This record gives sequence, C-alpha cells and structure tokens, in this order.
Amino acid sequence: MLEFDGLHKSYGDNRVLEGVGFTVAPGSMFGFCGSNGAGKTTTMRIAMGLARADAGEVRWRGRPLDEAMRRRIGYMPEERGLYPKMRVGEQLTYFARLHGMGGADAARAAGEWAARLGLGDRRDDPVEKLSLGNQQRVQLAAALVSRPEVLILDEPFSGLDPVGVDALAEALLEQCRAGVPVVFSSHQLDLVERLCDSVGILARGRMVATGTVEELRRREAGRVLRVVVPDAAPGWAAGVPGVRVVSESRGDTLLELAGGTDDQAVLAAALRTGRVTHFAWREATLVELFREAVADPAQQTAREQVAA
Ligand SMILES: Nc1ncnc2c1ncn2[C@@H]1O[C@H](COP(=O)(O)OP(=O)(O)OP(=O)(O)O)[C@@H](O)[C@H]1O
Repeated sequence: MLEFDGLHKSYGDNRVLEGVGFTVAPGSMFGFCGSNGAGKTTTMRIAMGLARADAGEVRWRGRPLDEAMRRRIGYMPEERGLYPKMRVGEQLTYFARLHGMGGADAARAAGEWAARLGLGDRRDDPVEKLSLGNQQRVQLAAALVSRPEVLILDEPFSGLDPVGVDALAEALLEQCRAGVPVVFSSHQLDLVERLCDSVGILARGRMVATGTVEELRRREAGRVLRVVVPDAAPGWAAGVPGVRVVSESRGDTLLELAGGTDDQAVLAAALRTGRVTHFAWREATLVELFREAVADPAQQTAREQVAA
C-alpha cells in the first residue's frame, strides 16, 4: 500500500493540510481532486521530500518514504522540471540514469517512451523548441522512463490534446495493470471518473470524501430523478411531499427526493399533469459530487435557512 497518513502542514497562519490521509493499493489508480489551493500539490511535494510535513508521514509497503525509495517513484511536479536546451532523447536518458538505470538500458527505455508518447520524431530537438503540450509529454516520459514502482503525478493531463490524453491514459492503465499504484491530481473530473478506481476530494485541509465514484454516489443524501412531462404547468412538482425541485425547464425537471420518499408517488403526481415521456433515476456526475463535497457546510446551512 501507498499510505498518506495524518499529514499536517501550515505555511505561517495558513493551515493547508489538517490531517490528510488516504491509501492507494498496488495496481490501482487514485484521482486526487480539490479546488485550487486545496493542498494537492503540497501533499505530493511532502511525499517527494520537497516540503516537510509538520506531522504525519507517507509510507510505501509499510515504511516511511526515504530518499532511496523516492528514487523509485516516478514523479511529475506541477512546476515541471525539464532542461530547456537538452535534447528530448538525451533528457529522458538522463532521467532514467538518475533513477539508477544503466546506460544502454536507459537509452533504450528513453527511445521507447518517446515513441509511446508520440515524440519519436522529436528526439533530437531541444525541449524548448517543443510546444507546451509536447513538453508536457516529455515530462511524463521522464516520470515513466525509469520503470517506477509508484507514480505520483501532479496534473499530468493538463494541456494535453485528446490524442495525448488517450496516450497517457493508456500508459497509466498499463502501469496499473503491472501493479504500480498511481496517484494523480486533476481538475478534469470526467477523466478521473473514467480512469480511477478510487477518488479523494480535498477541502478545507481534509479529505472530505474518499472511495470509488460509486461509493461517493451512494453516500449522497439526496437522489435525483429526471421527469419529463411536456404538458405540465410549471411548478407541478413543488407541492409533492419529500421532493425538492433542482431544476425545471419546459417540462423537463430534475427532482431530489428526500430519504423515504416513494418514487411511485412522484410518478403518480406526474401522471396527474398529463403525459410522462421520461421517468428515470439519474446518476450524479463526479462534478456534482465534487461540488457537494467541497461546499462549505456553514454557507450551505445559511443557504438552506434563507430558502426555508
Ligand atoms: N511554499 C509555500 N509557501 C507558502 N504558502 C504555500 C507554499 N506552497 C503552497 N502554499 C499555499 O498552500 C495552499 C495549497 O497550495 P497547493 O499548491 O498545495 O494547492 P493545490 O490543491 O495543488 O492547488 P491547484 O489546484 O491550484 O494547483 C495555498 O494556499 C498556497 O498558497
């Protein structure tokens, strides 16, 4: 297991992490989500020894990470870290050697990863001549080239075109299949939902939700029904007990049902208005779960009081 355990970190009065913890099993992919400034980069930098935690630790296979173990981690820093004037191929070979690979092995792996990430014909170009998206691909290749035991990637998908996203997604899934635990941060929640076995959402210095997307959905208090009643008068659902109207537009309504509310009673109410052309539970997207999870409870209570 890769374990992030009880991490605390303050910068002056800014309490960034207040007991952040999650685990990532070998061969699984963990999507690390949170608003801008939530502390994702700080958490990853602590794992890599680039920032010091005030308390807590990060363990791999039961032992706190040390410098020797960190050399076996493929890390992609947010600030990126390439040598602009070095050629792509040399650079990848250099990173592979830095992580302990022998010369010939390193050169072979560099060639393979450049090709895998669509950089085969750019191997002799200095990095600074590449577009930002292609520099991003080099950075990813640099994290992957040394056959790491663990991958920690800070926003690896940002700036990639759809072909680059697919190439990286496939590369990461392959790493997972080989037993590597993968942690990546991202604001692209559709990708997180598609790729990750589990997800963690960081807010106010703590993990406010962790689990599979399915588990997060189950934990959601309200359940959302989509009901389409083309001929109904606006507001038809507002009086149905246990129902909150999330949205309503020309007969197309999203309704949140309180626990214990019978969906068949809602259907009967809909039928009383006329034809019902659609009636189905709708799964919350990760974007909706994220919004719910990061919402400040104090503000939410205030909103509910205003609404009441
Ligand atoms: N070296 C530092 N000195 C002072 N404050 C810092 C430092 N590094 C980070 N912070 C602060 O810590 C908080 C968390 O920042 P961090 O970069 O970890 O967030 P993040 O979740 O990665 O955000 P984003 O999604 O925008 O990349 C921010 O308030 C930031 O200003």
